[in-house]
Amino acid sequence: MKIALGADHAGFTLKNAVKKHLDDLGHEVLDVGTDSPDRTDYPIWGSRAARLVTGGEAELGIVVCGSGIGIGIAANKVPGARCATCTDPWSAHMTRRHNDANMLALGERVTGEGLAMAIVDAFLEASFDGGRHAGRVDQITDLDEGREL
Ligand SMILES: O=C(CO)[C@H](O)[C@H](O)COP(=O)(O)O
Repeated sequence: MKIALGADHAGFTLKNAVKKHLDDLGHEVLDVGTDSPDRTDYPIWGSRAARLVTGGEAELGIVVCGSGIGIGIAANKVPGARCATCTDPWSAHMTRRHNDANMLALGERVTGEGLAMAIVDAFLEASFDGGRHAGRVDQITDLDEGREL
């Protein structure tokens, strides 16, 4: 699978660990940066990773900042991105099944490396249930495209 990866300085170390984990699993990683621990701004990296996902170059995206919140908010500003900030594997599993999330956000200052990999695995191994959830995801698309519900 092609997976977009992005992080700010506060997510740089965990991003590299996620990258190695994905490489080891045989995925193709499209790393948009940042490429150093120098202080930078998370909206740049969240939006760049999201654009790869919404443009179809990547199937899924994973983004990391200090809390996982800011970069997730930024990713979600790109229409078509459905990015879930997760701190546990169950949420990561359910956001694929019910929300058809196409991006995962992690917080390096929140989540240790071992747990982060379990969250990544739960996200990658689950898939969208469809059914009653499909219309709800369509409604999110309506919102993205400026339609009122
Ligand atoms: O978590 C984040 C956004 O939600 C950022 O990584 C965090 O705000 C960066 O902070 P600092 O510039 O103090 O390292």
